[in-house]
Formats: sequence, C-alpha cells, structure tokens
Amino acid sequence: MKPSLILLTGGMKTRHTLHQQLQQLLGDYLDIDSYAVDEGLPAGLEADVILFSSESLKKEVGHLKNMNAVTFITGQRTVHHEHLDKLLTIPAGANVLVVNDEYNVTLELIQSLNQLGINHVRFVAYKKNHAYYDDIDVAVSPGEVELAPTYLPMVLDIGVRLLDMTTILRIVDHCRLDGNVALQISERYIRSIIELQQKLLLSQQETKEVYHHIQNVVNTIDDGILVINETSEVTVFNQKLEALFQVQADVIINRPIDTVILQNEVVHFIRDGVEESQFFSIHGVEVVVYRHSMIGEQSIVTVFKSVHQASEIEKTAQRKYRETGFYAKYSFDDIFCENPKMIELKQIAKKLALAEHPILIQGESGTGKELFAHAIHKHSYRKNGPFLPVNCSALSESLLESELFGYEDGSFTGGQRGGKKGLFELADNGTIFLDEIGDISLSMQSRLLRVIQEKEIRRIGGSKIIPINIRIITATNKKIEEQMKAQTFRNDLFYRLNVLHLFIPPLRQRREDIPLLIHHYITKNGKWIKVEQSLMDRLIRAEWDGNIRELKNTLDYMLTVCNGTVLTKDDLPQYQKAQQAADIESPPQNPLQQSEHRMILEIVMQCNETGKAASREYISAKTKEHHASLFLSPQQVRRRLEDLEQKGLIIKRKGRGGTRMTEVGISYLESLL
Ligand SMILES: Nc1ncnc2c1ncn2[C@@H]1O[C@H](COP(=O)(O)OP(=O)(O)OP(=O)(O)O)[C@@H](O)[C@H]1O
Repeated sequence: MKPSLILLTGGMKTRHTLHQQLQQLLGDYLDIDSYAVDEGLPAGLEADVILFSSESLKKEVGHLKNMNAVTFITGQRTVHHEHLDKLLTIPAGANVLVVNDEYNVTLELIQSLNQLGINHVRFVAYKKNHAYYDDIDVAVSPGEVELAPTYLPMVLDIGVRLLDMTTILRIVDHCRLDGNVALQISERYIRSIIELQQKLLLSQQETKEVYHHIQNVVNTIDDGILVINETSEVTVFNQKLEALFQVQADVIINRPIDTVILQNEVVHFIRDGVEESQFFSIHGVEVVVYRHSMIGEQSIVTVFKSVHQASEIEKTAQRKYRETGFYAKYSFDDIFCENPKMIELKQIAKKLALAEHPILIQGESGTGKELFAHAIHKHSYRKNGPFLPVNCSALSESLLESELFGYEDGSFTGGQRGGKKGLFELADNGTIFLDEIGDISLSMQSRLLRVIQEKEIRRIGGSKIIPINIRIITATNKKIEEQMKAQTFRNDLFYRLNVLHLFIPPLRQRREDIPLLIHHYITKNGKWIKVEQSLMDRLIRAEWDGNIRELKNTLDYMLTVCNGTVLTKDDLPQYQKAQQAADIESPPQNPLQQSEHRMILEIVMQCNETGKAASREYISAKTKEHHASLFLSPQQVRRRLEDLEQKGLIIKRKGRGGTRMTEVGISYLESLL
C-alpha cells in the first residue's frame, strides 16, 4: 500500500496548484488528498503525512482535533519558475508592489525573489489597509491580483507559489521512499528548470538576432546615428559615425559618451543640449546634429547630417510651402535699424522665436509688425512648416470664419465642391499670423479662444474634430487694453494671445533709423542716387504718421519722379511739400527753455564747425561757461538732446561724427538769435 499524504491550504486556487505539483512529482509513490479551508474541511483527517501549505495555515488549523498523522510538515514555498521571466521584463529601477493577502507572506515572497536574483527592481510590500501607494510602476501578485489597488497602471500575476524542493524532499524522507525516488524526483524538478533555461536562452538568442538586425539597418542609413541611454552610455553608434569620428564602434558601445567622444562641445550638446539641432565641425567635416529625447525610454537619439544634406532637406520642405505661397518671406536680416532700442528688440524677438508660445505684437500701422512676424517664424523651430498671414480686418466676419475654419461640402451656397480646408488646418505644424486682431468680433474672439485652448477645430458644417498644431502670432495697432476696458475685446483671449509681447516703437521715436532706411530703399531700387542734405534733414524730422510704410512710399515716389542723380525737396510728393511751411519749429514760450535750446544748439554748431565730437560730457562742461543758472549735468544734456532730436533740430549719430545740427536746426537757431 502506498503511504498517504493530505495537503491543507487556505484557498481553492492554491489547493489546485499545489495538488497538481505533488501529483506530478509524487503521484506514483503516494496517495494524495487535498482540502482548502475556504471549501470546508471534513470531520476527521488521517494520513501518514499532513502538509500545511504555509506557516499561517498551520496556525489557523493546526490545533484542530481529529487530525491524525505520523508527521506534520509545513511547506516552504517559492515563486513558480515559469513566471520568473515575467519579472525579468520589468524595467530596471521600477518600483514594484508585491501583493499578497498576508503581510508576513509578502515579506517572505520578497525575500525569495531577492534570493532568486531578481534584484533589478525595488520591491514594496503591500499592506491591506494602506491608503495609497505613490510612485508604483507595476504590481505583482502570486495569484491574488484582485487584491491590488485598482489605480495601479499594471498588475502581473506570477502564479501561486509552489512547494520548494526541500519540502518535497522532506516528504520523500518522512514517507521512507526508496533512495532512487528522491533522485528521480529531483531529476524531474531539475528538468523543468533546464526547460526554463532553454526558453531563456532562446529568447536571448532572439534578442541578439534582433539587435544585429537593427545594427544592420542602422548601418545602411546614410546619416550618422548615435544613441545614449539614461546613464549616458552609448548604445548605438553606426558605421557612418565610425568614419566621421575615426573610431571603431566596439570601442564606443556601452561606454560613457564623455570617455569615448573627445569633442566636448558635441558631448555636451548630446547630453544636456536644449536646442533641437546644432552645427559642429568634426575632423574638418561640417555637420548638423539633430537631438531627440525618446519619450518613456530616457534615451537620447542623435542624427548627424552633413550640412549640405541638411540644407537640401530644409529647401525641399520649404519648397512645398513656397509653391502655395504660405512661407515667411523675411528674416531678421531684412529688418534694418540703428536705434539701440530697436537693436535690442530684434535680439529679444529672436529669443521669443525659439519659444512655442503665442506672441502679440503691438505698434502703430506701418512700423513693421508683419515683418517681425515673418522673421520670427523663419527663426523658429517651425521654420520648415508653413507661415500664413491673415489680415483679419480685410474680411467680413462670415468670410473670415470660413477662411480660418474651412467648411464641409454643401455648408452654404457658393461654397467650393468637396468643402475647403481652413487656414488653421493649412497652418498645421507652422505659424498663423493674425494681423489686426483688435478688429475681430466678439463671437470670432470666443471661437479663437476655443482653438487656442483645445488645439483642435471643426470645419463649418462638419462634425469631425481636427487636431491642429499651430503657433499663433497676432498683431494690432489698436490700444487693445482700452478695448478690454470697453469690453469689446475679451480679457481671457488677450491673456492667451499676449503670453509673449513685442512693442514696436513708431519711426518718429527712432529717427536714427531714417537715413539707414532711406539708403536701403535707394539701393534696393538699384539706383545710384544721392540725397541732398537739406532733404535728408527734412525727412529725418518729418512726423511719419504712416511710419516705415509711408517713408517707403515717399521714396518710391521720389525715385520715380527724380530726373538727375540727386534727390531734392522738389521731388517730394505734393502733400509733404505742403507741410514744409508748417514744419519749422516755433521757439518754446518758456524763456529758460529758449535759452537752453540756444545754448545747446550753439555748442553743437561750434563742434560741427570745428570737427569736434559733441558728446554729452563736452556739452555739459561747456554749459558751465554760460550763466551759472544754465549749467546742465550730462544726464540733463541727454534729455535735452533727445527732445531736440524729436523736433528734428539735431541728429544723434554713433561714432566720430557725434551729434549734428540739421538744416532745420540751423534755421531754428537763427530764429532764436
Ligand atoms: N525695420 C525695417 N526695415 C526694413 N523695412 C521695414 C522695416 N520695418 C518695416 N518695414 C517695411 O515697411 C512696410 C510696412 O511694414 P509692415 O507691413 O510689417 O507693418 P505693420 O506694422 O504690419 O503694418 P500694419 O499695422 O498696417 O499691418 C513693409 O514694406 C516692411 O517691409
């Protein structure tokens, strides 16, 4: 007769699994019965061996009467080896919540997982009444997945834990089975472990093959590819780069990038760069390096392209939009200025270009708002995408709406067959420039607000939601702050559009730019024409209510009518000639102001005549020679000069020329004498 064994477990699932395990290993030599507490135990239990599935179960039922056996054994348990590979797929460093119904058993499980060499993750033991687990990447449970908190992103079932080999051998020993039986059982046990090993080896082999395949693919690419992992070790370095850096990939792979790549600036850009791309010269080859952080993997992929190739790609991308006309025509180099505030403004705009936020540009009509919008797009990361300027005041409300949002077929009479894409859709991956934004109706304002908030649109008459990725630049010559007070412009929209802000000063506040712009427009027309000094002075001091646009129109007119090689006042358009008389500045009423004007202008005049630079300090020192009450500090001189320049009486120039009298200034001084 075979010896008998009764297995006692808490739950049915454990009973099934352990019964199956015992049957497989010992079924030929023992009569095996099993009971779970949850299913109810019979009135009396009698066997050679009674096996408790765990220490806690022994505590729970061990004291019961009518339980007779020669030997009582408490089973030691271990993770089911077939499920170990599930644990190996968890990324290194992950926080893993180990879930089991009893805390002590959970701690035991963590210990045995560590003993099995699963050390690449951090295990956290689950406690029944613990309210919330923060920062857990995955939960694992030996058959108790339903206990895991539902908010966790992933729960892996690693199967009911099996009886370990020592427990099996103790049973063999207590049932006094033949020595060969123990040998056969351990062989069966070992065989299943070997099968697992074979499975792992196979998958390792497959991984190697996939790696080689990827390596071959990466080597056929015409660009250099370099990838680093989260610890800055190089994981991919293709043949193209071997040639560029003149080094073998096997010297580089799996080493920290800063120990193998000697070009510090390249390493710095790859590891810590913020820009998307940068130029480098590597062993005399000019390259552009594009940097891309892989989301979720903490790896950085970089692509090295020759400068020539990179510019070809850009050209192809831009050509597409050039054909449709949706491209930025001007860059920052097309914005001419000498005024220090304008030079600073250009620098600021370049920085704003690199951000992704909306920009509101304010300034009077003709100051160059649209020019700035073009330049910003061209300087931004979206430069290869479309640029769409839209003049919001030029279209009626319904037309503007259909232009911006597009429409579906049959939405209204006269609409294009098959519907039409709107400008928001066409601007996808690029920039839309909404000029005269202060002129849009309140209902258009709310639609625009929704586009900005939701980053999606719906065509007129359509139901499909279309996601869009656009940058919005807006401009206005209106005082939008006043419009908000009058409640004709929505506050919430204003703050959405005005994340970044530029104010372009009117031309009369930057008169130094006038000679430069005049020179630019003359040369642009391909003419070799001089400007008579008296005309230049007059142009410098004109009001230019229409700003640069008006100046440009004036020059276009004069260059067309001019007969000789010198532009004179006679060439001025009629309306400006008419202003001439009114232009001469009348002296200030205040006698002190009059004396100051006269004193400063005389000093400047003297300087101009003797070729001396009329600096603030020099003028200030000279004022001491006049009446004591007229002394002006260099600061005061600066303010007075600004005022005189505003009036067009002098012009401040950088460099050796310094401040100069204008012809009008000279006449004005004469009128004061
Ligand atoms: N700094 C500059 N250098 C060269 N050209 C300029 C400059 N500023 C403006 N312009 C030119 O002046 C003209 C008017 O500029 P733009 O259309 O950009 O002005 P705006 O402020 O957008 O005008 P509006 O408010 O009327 O739309 C354009 O021809 C532009 O090229």
